[in-house]
Amino acid sequence: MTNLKIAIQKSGRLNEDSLTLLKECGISVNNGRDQLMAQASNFQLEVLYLRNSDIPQYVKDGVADIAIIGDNTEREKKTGIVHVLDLGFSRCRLSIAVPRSMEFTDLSDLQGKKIATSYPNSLKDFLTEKGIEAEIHEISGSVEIAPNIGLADAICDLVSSGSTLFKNGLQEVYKIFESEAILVANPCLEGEKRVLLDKFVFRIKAVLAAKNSKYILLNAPETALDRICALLPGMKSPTVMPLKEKGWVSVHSVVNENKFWEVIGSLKEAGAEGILIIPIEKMIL
Ligand SMILES: Nc1ncnc2c1ncn2[C@@H]1O[C@H](COP(=O)(O)OP(=O)(O)OP(=O)(O)O)[C@@H](O)[C@H]1O
Ligand SMILES: O=P(O)(O)OC[C@H]1O[C@H](OP(=O)(O)OP(=O)(O)O)[C@H](O)[C@@H]1O
Ligand SMILES: [Mg+2]
Repeated sequence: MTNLKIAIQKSGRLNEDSLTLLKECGISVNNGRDQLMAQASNFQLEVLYLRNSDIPQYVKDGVADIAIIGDNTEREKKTGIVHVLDLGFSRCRLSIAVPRSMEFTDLSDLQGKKIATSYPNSLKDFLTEKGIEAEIHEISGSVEIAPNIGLADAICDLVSSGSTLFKNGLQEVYKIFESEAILVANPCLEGEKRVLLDKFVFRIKAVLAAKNSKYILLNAPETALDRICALLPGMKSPTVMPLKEKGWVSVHSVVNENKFWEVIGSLKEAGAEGILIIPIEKMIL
């Protein structure tokens, strides 16, 4: 039996959300803590638990067929594997930060400075693009401590809440790029593996679409129906059902999570009552 081999981070920031995504796709994997490999019981998928930074090369070499990694990792490694899908979690950015005590006006202040980072290639590309000559000091972790111990004048590292920068007396001065978890694949997948990848991607898309949407139910007087339907585009058009009380209907539709509060206000103004918002588990478009 052909198996699609997926690499996910063994432990760290991507591990839990990656396993949750498999679960939401209806794929059961036994995640024994010290297991480095696991077979899904209900999908032709084998999971390899690896170090995040090693994963792009494994996918390139075909040791794994696909993987979940941070976009920043592939941008740094530049292995040329295929970016299949954005997954919407582990959102962060690669930024330049300097001590709060340093007066920073623009990027030219980095000229001739020493910058510590775990992302030397991304930083080098950025500095070249901006025409800045600075010394890159590569370290593999705890980058934010570098200016405090006299190792560097500035840093280039991942930021999400900004609390690590804050705790280390640093200020973010420039965002180089944004990143999130992505699904990547070996560029040469074919035959049954290709079919399995398509099946897997179909499921992920259904999970992601559902996350961005809510099912909405409301009651409204028939006279307000046109106004309300105009506010609720739905997947095709809203479902309208009569209530027992004459002159009233129940309207069902799907709303985008981001538009949600904005639409709710307009619906109430239009005469909607008893509005219910329900999570959607899967959504096939
Ligand atoms: N603060 C953060 N917020 C959101 N996502 C993050 C954050 N820090 C890292 N990430 C994302 O999670 C990925 C894995 O980060 P993590 O720190 O767990 O692993 P690592 O130390 O880079 O890797 P390894 O598994 O090789 O030890 C990063 O490449 C990035 O995409
Ligand atoms: O802006 P924040 O929310 O504070 O997140 C940023 C921190 O998160 C990452 O490190 P992580 O916690 O993954 O530790 P690591 O250095 O051991 O990988 C990153 O390297 C920063 O240090
Ligand atoms: Mg980290």
